[in-house]
Amino acid sequence: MTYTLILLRHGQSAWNKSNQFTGWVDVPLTEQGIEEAKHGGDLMKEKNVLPDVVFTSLLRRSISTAFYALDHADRLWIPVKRSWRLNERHYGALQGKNKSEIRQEYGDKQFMIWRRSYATPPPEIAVDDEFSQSNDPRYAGEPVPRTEALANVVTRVEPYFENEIKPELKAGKTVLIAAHGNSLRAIVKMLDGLSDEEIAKVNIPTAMPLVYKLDENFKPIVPRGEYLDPEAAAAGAAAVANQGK
Ligand SMILES: O=C(O)[C@@H](CO)OP(=O)(O)O
Repeated sequence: MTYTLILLRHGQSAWNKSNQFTGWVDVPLTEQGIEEAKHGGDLMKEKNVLPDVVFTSLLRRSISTAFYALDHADRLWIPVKRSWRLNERHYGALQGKNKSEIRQEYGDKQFMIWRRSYATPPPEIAVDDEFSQSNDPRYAGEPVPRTEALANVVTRVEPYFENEIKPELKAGKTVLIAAHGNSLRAIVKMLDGLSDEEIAKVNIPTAMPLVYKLDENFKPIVPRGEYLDPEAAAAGAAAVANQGK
């Protein structure tokens, strides 16, 4: 039995464009981001990799990306499940800050530790900060982080993957996860068994479908999966890696 999982990062968001740390701040897609999402759906249709069920975070950039991609793949009708567990990594006190300015102020090393180290989170955001989610009703009854490292994202994504996503795969469904750069990096780390150092080098481009064929033990048949448009994905990943430079 082979399972098919498609990972899709949202299209360009307003704060990707303005180069701001985003995390749990609920910014919309740009016009370009909408076009990217539609193109992702076109690719799924063209390559005949069609999802039967879609998972999104609770953030509009992932929800809208799923909408536009599925519309173009002619799969808008499939069941949808959403969870905060697929949200972007909470960027703590960096949320809303300009990436280039933070890099200049704190230096390359600290900037990269905050962006890509596995276990070191940025400083916590104040509860009353304009970019805090502490009082956001969509998370009522859930623990709202004040910052997260990628390790914290793995901890929250893992049980969701086990209990909600795996059963759909086991039922033979092609699963689409429309989520975020860092929540998808958490999933890639889990699936490929990457070390903390290896995952630091992985960047996920916007709105490029990444297809994982998994064996009966949920191990990738092709390590790191396969992008439906590998060339464009490599260029997109390099652009993400260079943000703030
Ligand atoms: O700002 C963010 O939330 C993320 C994704 O856009 O950025 P980075 O790639 O720097 O982790």
